[in-house]
Amino acid sequence: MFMLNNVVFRDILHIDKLEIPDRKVICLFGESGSGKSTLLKMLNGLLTHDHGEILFQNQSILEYNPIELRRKVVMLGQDPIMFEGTVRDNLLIGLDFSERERVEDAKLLNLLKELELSKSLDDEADKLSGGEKQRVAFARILLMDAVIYLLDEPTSALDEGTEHKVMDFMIHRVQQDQLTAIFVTHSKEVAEQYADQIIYMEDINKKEVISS
Ligand SMILES: Nc1ncnc2c1ncn2[C@@H]1O[C@H](COP(=O)(O)OP(=O)(O)OP(=O)(O)O)[C@@H](O)[C@H]1O
Repeated sequence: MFMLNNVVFRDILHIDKLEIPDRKVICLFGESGSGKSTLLKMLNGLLTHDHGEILFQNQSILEYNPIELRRKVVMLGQDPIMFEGTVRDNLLIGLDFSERERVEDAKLLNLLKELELSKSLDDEADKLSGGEKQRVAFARILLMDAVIYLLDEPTSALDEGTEHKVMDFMIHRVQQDQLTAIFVTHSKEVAEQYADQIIYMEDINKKEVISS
């Protein structure tokens, strides 16, 4: 799915070789500042590597139209972004931006229920708690029907019980629809419980080679 060869980004990342398989749940694990978010951002073209190559489905990601790439590879960032308006507006905004058909309230409510969020679609999004915003942002990208989900600490604001329910739902969705998820967590337990494969940043990032 993704193949990285000799990829360098500033003095932050230097990855000699990395293959990320498709249709799997992959966890990126490593200490704070080890480059996990930076790597995710490079996989959907939010950041561009300085050297080397990143192939997505056997084609350099530099050759993709960025909008097309981000339709296939969606990212949930660490800080959930809420736009002015209701929960419904915030769920549908991705579909609106990409000029796709809106979905019915029933589907939105079902998705919120799966994510353990009992809020009205008419509630103001900016009044939600941090954990509620995180789940609305999560639901927003799940509606995008992408093939790869890049999830940067998707459950960091959730209590343990809710975290497990949200992760269970995500895993079920990935397996059912044969998707790929690459997620970052600081919890070893969550990484080991949910990932098919754990990529340890200390194993792949040789940044000291270029910064020394
Ligand atoms: N665009 C950028 N330009 C320069 N430095 C950056 C940029 N983005 C991140 N950094 C730096 O790169 C390093 C890696 O940051 P990154 O956010 O990728 O780490 P992380 O592993 O995701 O950390 P955390 O677990 O704390 O979220 C940090 O030292 C950060 O300050």
